[in-house]
Amino acid sequence: DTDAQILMRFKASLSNNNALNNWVNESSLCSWRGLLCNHTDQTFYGLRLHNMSLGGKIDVDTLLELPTLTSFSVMNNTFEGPMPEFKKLVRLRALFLSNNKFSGDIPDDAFEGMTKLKRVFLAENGFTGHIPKSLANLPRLWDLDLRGNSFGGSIPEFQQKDFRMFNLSHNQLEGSIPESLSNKDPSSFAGNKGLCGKPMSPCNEIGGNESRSEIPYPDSSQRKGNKYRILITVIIVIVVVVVASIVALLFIRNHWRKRLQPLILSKQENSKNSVDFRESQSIDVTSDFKKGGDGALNFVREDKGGFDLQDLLRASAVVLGSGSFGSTYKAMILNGPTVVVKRFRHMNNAGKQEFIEHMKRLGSLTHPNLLPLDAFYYRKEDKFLVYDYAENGSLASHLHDRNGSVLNWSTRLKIVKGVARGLAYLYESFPGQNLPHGHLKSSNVVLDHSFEPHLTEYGLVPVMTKSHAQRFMAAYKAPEVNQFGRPNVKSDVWCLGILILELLTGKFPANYLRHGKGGNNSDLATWVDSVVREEWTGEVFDKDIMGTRNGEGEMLKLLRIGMFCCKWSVESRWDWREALAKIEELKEKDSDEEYSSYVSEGDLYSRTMTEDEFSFSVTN
Ligand SMILES: Nc1ncnc2c1ncn2[C@@H]1O[C@H](COP(=O)(O)OP(=O)(O)OP(=O)(O)O)[C@@H](O)[C@H]1O
Repeated sequence: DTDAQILMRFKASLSNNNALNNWVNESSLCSWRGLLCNHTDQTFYGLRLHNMSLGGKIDVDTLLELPTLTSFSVMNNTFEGPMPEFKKLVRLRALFLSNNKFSGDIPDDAFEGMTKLKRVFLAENGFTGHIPKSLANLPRLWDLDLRGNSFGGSIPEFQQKDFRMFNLSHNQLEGSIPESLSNKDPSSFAGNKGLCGKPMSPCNEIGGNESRSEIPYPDSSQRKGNKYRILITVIIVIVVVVVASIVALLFIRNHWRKRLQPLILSKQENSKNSVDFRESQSIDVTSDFKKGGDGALNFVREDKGGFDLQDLLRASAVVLGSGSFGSTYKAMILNGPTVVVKRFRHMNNAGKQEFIEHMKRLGSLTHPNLLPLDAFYYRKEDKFLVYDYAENGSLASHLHDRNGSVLNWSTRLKIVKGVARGLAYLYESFPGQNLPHGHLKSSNVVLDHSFEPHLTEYGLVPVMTKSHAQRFMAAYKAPEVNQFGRPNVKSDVWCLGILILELLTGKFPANYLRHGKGGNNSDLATWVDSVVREEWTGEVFDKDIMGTRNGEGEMLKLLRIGMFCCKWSVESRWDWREALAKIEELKEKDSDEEYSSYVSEGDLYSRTMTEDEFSFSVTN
């Protein structure tokens, strides 16, 4: 047979030999994958079949038929079983079997007669038993790598003195290292617990050369017995450790559970109240209802009531947010309206009957700028108010959330007018009662599909627990209420002024609540005042409306109205009627004369608003 035919037979004995697909008879031998050829005369001399996932049988008898084969390598494959009888290949100079799954003892004479063998690589297999004596007797051995096997017993006396590479590490070798190898690097012997002597640590008296030759390598039945003992010990240890760990874990879990229980509960409670604007979070809004109450959803308007408590309980709901009084949910009633349910935790200023009467009064209000109160649910410890849902959310979210749409000047003017009209209607509906909105702020102005504003959470001061109201309701931020007591319509005017300034500047009022000079609370109005008086740069307006052409004069007028609504002293603060009248006068565009005087000389701010001029317009 030709070399090609012999190699094809060899290939056939291998399993998983797809990597050798280009071994085809017709082609030149030296183009076959894994074949080593002499470049000068194109003669084949070796096989280098690395990393090919090969397995099966290495047919040494077939290889024997290849007279020029001097190098054989199958490193990094999956061959298993005992080492094949390579000693027949007496011409072999290099044998590479590392990183396979070969196992078992290698007979002492396994390398006998291989006088040309220079390089032997058997590393990272599962070989056991003694290092074969015939290996130690190879006259030309130059590279030897037996690392990572389970060779045991003592190291034989190697004939060769000069190795280029020598590694017996990570085996189970024992006894003293032969004198001839004492000049080797210690790493060549590392990982053999039983080895001693140079270059490793010295042997004790029992060790040494003598004892080395006496250390018998246990026969295979003895070794099997040892293996079982070790295996059983390991299993027992693992079982004990696992059981002990489980018991310890259970104990620790119970212990911490008991200690953390109160915290977990309060965390759950808190998370119900935490602000969450993610519309996607689905919640069981009405589980709160299930806890008690008189069982009835009390409708306060005749035009509402197309649903009942059960419908509300079944509605899918999302948390809109959580304010100072409790969470607010949007509930989508199946085949019914979408409503907003707001939970109030601190609404205990009135008895049940008084509360119901007040809700009925509020429910009777009807105005395009008041969000209708549809129903309420009474429970001693907390109350639920049901309002219409406004699809464009709150004014606050548009002014301050990054995702809120930009409101132009004409929309802002429409909102201010709507707010003022809603307030006026509220005051006129309860003549002589001085019932304020009480909680007027941008998050309580909600916008419908056409950005028409609707006031919400109005008229609740009489039923609110006073201490909580004092801390959180917007009306109590007015300086005089902050100092002396109950909110009233004049304190609403203060809130209206702040709302106007917030709308024009885009600044969030709470950021300007700080302790100012003389113990007075500073506020957005003080900031606006200081900007226009001391460091007027034209930047008082929100950047989204600053460039509005043809409306700057009206914007300045509104700024002036805002300032008059925020007069510190109640006497000089405008009354709501005056504020409403001035707001109603505002137009979207400046009148022709005003406009031409602003634009004719260039930049509005540097031209028209010197500090003195502005201060004059504000203070007068
Ligand atoms: N009727 C409504 N329609 C649409 N969105 C609403 C409605 N009522 C409230 N919201 C939204 O729910 C959010 C949370 O309202 P909530 O009243 O709980 O908070 P708040 O107004 O910031 O605080 P507070 O409890 O002091 O009134 C508001 O910012 C608003 O965007």
